Order: sequence, then structure tokens, then C-alpha cells
Amino acid sequence: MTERQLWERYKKYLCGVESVGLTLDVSRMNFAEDFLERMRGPMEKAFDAMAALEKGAISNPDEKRRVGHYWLRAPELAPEPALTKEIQDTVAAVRAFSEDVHAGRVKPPKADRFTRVLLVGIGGSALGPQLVADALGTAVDRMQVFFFDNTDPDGMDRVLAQLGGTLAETLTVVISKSGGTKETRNGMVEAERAYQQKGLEFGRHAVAVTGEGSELDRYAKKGNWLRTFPMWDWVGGRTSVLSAVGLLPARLQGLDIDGMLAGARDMDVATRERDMLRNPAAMMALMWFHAGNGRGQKDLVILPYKDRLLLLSRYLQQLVMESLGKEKDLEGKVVNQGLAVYGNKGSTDQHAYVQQLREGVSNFFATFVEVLKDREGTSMRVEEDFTSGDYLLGFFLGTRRALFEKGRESMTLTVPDVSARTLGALIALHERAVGLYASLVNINAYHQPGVEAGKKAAGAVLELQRKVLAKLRGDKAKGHTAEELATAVGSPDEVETVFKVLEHLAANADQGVKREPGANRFDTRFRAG
Ligand SMILES: O=P(O)(O)OC[C@H]1O[C@H](O)[C@H](O)[C@@H](O)[C@@H]1O
Repeated sequence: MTERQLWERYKKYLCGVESVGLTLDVSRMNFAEDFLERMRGPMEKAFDAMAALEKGAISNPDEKRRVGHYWLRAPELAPEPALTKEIQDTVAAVRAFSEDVHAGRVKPPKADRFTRVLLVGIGGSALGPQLVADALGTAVDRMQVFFFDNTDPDGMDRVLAQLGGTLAETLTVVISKSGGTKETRNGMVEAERAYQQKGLEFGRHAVAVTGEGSELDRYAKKGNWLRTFPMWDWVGGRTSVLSAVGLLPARLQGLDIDGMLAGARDMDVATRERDMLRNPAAMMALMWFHAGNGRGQKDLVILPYKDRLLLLSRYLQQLVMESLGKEKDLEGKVVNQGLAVYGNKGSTDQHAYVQQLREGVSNFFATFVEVLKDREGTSMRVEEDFTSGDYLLGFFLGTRRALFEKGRESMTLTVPDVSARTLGALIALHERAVGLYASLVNINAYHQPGVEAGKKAAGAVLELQRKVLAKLRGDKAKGHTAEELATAVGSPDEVETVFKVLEHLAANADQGVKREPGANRFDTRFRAG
């Protein structure tokens, strides 16, 4: 295709959402002229399924749940007045609580004000808040937000060190929909101890966002925490950023949550459009389908040319891959669906992996995100007539062209700026694209049965460790090899796991397990005491 033909194609297919100033350009996706026509029928069905979902159908059949994230930004669309009210009350409560915190009406016992937020959560209970905090944060935010998003001890120490002497002014927000996620529980327990060590009462510094009656909910009540905000079973973790999960930390930070909600609401209106050529979520889903033959055969590389959107790819990774990566379709047939997502930011990535994108294995397509506004205020000239932002545009257009020359497809999302509205719109656009694509490939986008297997297996490892430790403590006289211990605890076939557990215990002196070297690595003996 010549540059001139691309220009014609650009004009023909450009799909815009006036209210948020966003456009989607699919001209560099090589779909055949009849592709859209062929997909009209399946897309009609996807629109029907989406309409039913928004009306409150059980769109997550495996878990028998409704899927209500679109109601979060248009509460009047919720299927029952009680739900409408709950959503509205929660947003009002987030706003009022944040104001109280900022004004010092809700205050820590040993300081005038809360000035920091420590958010403890993982997956959908962290990725959205992290994206929002990073995309919209400024040096003069009302509060600075820190994260525990793992059960890595050193990771938590690092964050606590950054918080330094400010724990007395730090509000900890523990977020877990289920209220039973172990990484989050561990983060909470470690945070609680850090407060205690400073002579601070944790409950006076803690807030929860969780489902009613969950383990976390009960713990918060027992500990007399400052406040609990609700999380509902009809909001999935990966689509929860516009519930209290994302709104509370954002508002505490001082960010414009109304803008986020309005941007998402406007995008929702635009993506309910049944003319697929005028619906950017439908076009995006169709392009995903085209690129990967409806089988996820190509990966999606997200390339925002804006530092503030660095975490977008990580956020979309969960949204897309946890939603679409499914073994079975809605009829129970094995389909192993999915769409792999990765990315970082331009132009930085041009100095890293773009080499492979252009010349290496052709197993991807890209979504470029272009942001028109360079910065607040004016830009200096780094050369006569050119600003740094001109270079950023040049690098984006140059890379896009270089990829296309080698037959590598891409879409371009253009937004006016990185504002609360734009971010809300970008999130809503991808949520809708995921839902529509899931219909096109006939899968349930709203459950995650595969995640459980890893959790169960981890539980079994910890149980094995308990037995091994009991054995070691009961027989301190001599050292034992992993083989001996595995047999002694009745799991001879689990010897590799036992060996890994022992090596880890011995590497951490506080666990009280010593190693005695043997003839080779696997003859190492382990001893308690
Ligand atoms: O919010 P939580 O219940 O703690 O869940 C946190 C995350 O963990 C799970 O394993 C799920 O796969 C994610 O979808 C979820 O966002």
C-alpha cells in the first residue's frame, strides 16, 4: 500500500469519539475489504450479548454472576434501584471520607493529618490504582500513594523504607474483593506489625475495600478500622478500577474521580453504537480477531508514546489475558483462547525490543497510543523549530512506518492528553473491546478458573513445609537429606518440592534450619536448631 492509499484508508476507517476527543485508526491493519462484512453477523450477536449484560443478565454463567462494571459510571442503568443507590452512596462516601481525611477531620492518633496512602492489594485490586496513580499523579498531590502488591518481603521493606518516618501519617488501604487473597493478607499483617513497632495502633490507620462478610471485612470490624467500603460480586477484580477499589485511592491522592467516571461514561455511550464502523470498541475487537485469526495467534504490543501511560500495558495485560485466556468456550469445548499483551512505552522501547518487532519473528500486532498534548506549559526548543515533543511524534510515526514497511500491522489510538477523562475513556474502551471479542470467540470473559490451580498448589507446598519443619524440629540430633525427609513426611514423590523448601529455609537464618554440605548438592543434610 502506498502512503497515498494509506491516507485514503485512514480517512475511510477513522473512528472517533467526539466527547472525549479519542480516535482509533485501523488503516495499518491489513484486513480484506470483505472482512468487516463477514463479521457483521457475529458482531450483531456480540452487541446483543453486551446489551443483555448491561441489563443485568447472568453473563458470567460459571459463577452465576451478573457483570456490572458499566453501571459504576452510569448508576441509573443498574437493573435495580437498590443497586443504583448503593453505587451512588459509595461514590459519595469515597468523596466525603477523602475530604475528611484531607481536612484532618479523620486523623491519625499521633499526627495532625494523613499525608500518605499505603495501598495493599494485588491483581485487580492493585493494577488499576497503580495505573491511575502513575498516569495522573503530580508533585503536589494531596497524598502520595505507595503499594504493597506482592508477598515479597524485600519488596515490602523497600516500600516501608521509602515511607521512612512517616508511618504515623500513613493511611493504609487494604483492598481485596474476596478478602482472602494470601499475598494481600500477608502485606496487611506486615504493615500492621510495622505500625506496632512504631507504637501505632493499626486500626486507627486502616481502611478496607472488600466484599461484605469476607475474611478481611471481619478482620477490619474486629480491629475497629476507620472505615470499610464495599466491593460487589457483580464487579470483577480486573474491571473494578471505577468502583471504590480505584476511586478511593485516587480521590485520597486528590485526583479527579468525576473526570474518570465521566470519561468512561462517555466512552460507554459511544461504544453502545451498533454501527460497528462508528464504534471504536467494536473495531478494536474486530482488529484483534483479524490479527490473530480469532485464535490469538498474534500478540498485542501496547506502545504508548507517553511516560504517564507506562503502566497501561501492565493493566491491560490482566484485563485482556485474564478475560480472554480460557481453556473452554461457552459450550465446554476445549479452545485454548487468549490474546497475549505486553508493552512498555515509546520511544524508549525503540532502543530495546523494537528491533525484533521490525525484523524478527512476525508474531504480533501493535496498538500505538499517541497523546497530542506534550506537557503543561510551554516547551523549549531543543533545536531550532523542534521541541522534545516533536521528536516523540517523529519517533512514533517513524516506528509505525518502519513496522508497516515490513508488513507488521498496527492500530493507533490518539487522545488529546493524559487526563482523568481520557484515562477513564481508555479503560472503558478496552473493557468493552474485551467483552465484544469474548462474544466473537464464544467464551466467558468474566471468570478465571485457571488461577485457582496455582493457588491450590501453593497451599500444598506450604502444607508440605509445615510437615517438614515438624519433622526437623522433632529430630534435631542429626541432619536429613531431602530424600529422607520426603519419605519421612509420607510424600516421597514430592522430593523436589521438599528440596526447594529446605534450600529456602536454610537461606534465611531466622527460619532456624541449617545445612550440612554433602558429597554433592543433593546429599546436603538439613537440621533444625
Ligand atoms: O481482590 P482480590 O479478591 O484480593 O483478588 C485479587 C486478584 O486475585 C485473583 O487471583 C484473581 O485472579 C484476580 O482477578 C484478582 O484481581
